[in-house]
Amino acid sequence: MAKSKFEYVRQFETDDTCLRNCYIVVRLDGRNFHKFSEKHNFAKPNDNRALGLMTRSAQSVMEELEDVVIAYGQSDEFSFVFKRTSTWFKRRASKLMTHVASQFSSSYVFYWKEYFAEQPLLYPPGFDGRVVLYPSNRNLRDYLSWRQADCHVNNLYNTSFWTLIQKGGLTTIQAEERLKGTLAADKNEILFSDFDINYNNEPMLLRKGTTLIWEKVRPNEAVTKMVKLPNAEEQKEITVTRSRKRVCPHHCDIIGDQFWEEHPDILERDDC
Ligand SMILES: Nc1nc2c(ncn2[C@@H]2O[C@H](COP(=O)(O)OP(=O)(O)OP(=O)(O)O)[C@@H](O)[C@H]2O)c(=O)[nH]1
Ligand SMILES: [Mg+2]
Ligand SMILES: [Mg+2]
Repeated sequence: MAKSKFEYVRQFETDDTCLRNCYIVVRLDGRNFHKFSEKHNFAKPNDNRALGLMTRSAQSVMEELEDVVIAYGQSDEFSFVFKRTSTWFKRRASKLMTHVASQFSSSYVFYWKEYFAEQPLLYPPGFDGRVVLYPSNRNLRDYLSWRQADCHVNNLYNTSFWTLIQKGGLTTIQAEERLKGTLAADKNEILFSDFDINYNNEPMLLRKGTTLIWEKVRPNEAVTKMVKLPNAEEQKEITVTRSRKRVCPHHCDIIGDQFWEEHPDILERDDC
């Protein structure tokens, strides 16, 4: 078919292919969730319904989009890591990012009621997205460590801040003043001596965030299949076992080596 005279406009499209061999990370973050959390009466400092919904939406992303090997989330953000050899959507950054963002956003709305039964969704939430490439396993692990360290720092601050208000009767300004210049050890000490709270006993979900990975379902599922054997006229029924995988949440440390040693299949070799 002859090309139309308008065809040339394609040349304005820019190439956004992600560099080969790199892990492709898509990070989403809730748009203006400070306001969204207020309007929807999120519990302070952490709302388990909101965290559950974020995780459910991230699970949906992993189930629908190929090649995401691990995802990590906390607060209003989630990072999705595509395997470094992925050729999904020809590694086009815009395609990968928009698919992740739209699948996540629609899931967030779709599953809202399962988590926020009595609380209506008042307006459509949005999520921004960015793509970052990491060329080595060390860089990728450091990226995930950075996000988990951020989770820890924020959660320790928020836990101390809201404890001072909710249990200590301080105003927000007084609580801010009390925490100004304090180090992690000071905050631990405030929680422990003033409120009898051992921060290390706070739920792992809140201290460590949520890591999603693919895991084999045990026992392997047995399915019956009709097959035609070579050189045979009729079909025969045989039983085959299929190893199914599903996305499983973990709330553990991913900064140290243990997690990676226990799940050696997540990372690909650096010399691929
Ligand atoms: N009460 C409550 N608030 C939450 C919870 N999770 C996230 N938030 C709110 O969401 C905000 C997320 O921070 P940011 O992503 O830095 O800020 P933002 O308001 O979303 O703004 P942009 O991301 O720049 O659009 C926090 O500051 C909280 O106000 C929660 O479990 N409970
Ligand atoms: Mg945000
Ligand atoms: Mg955020």
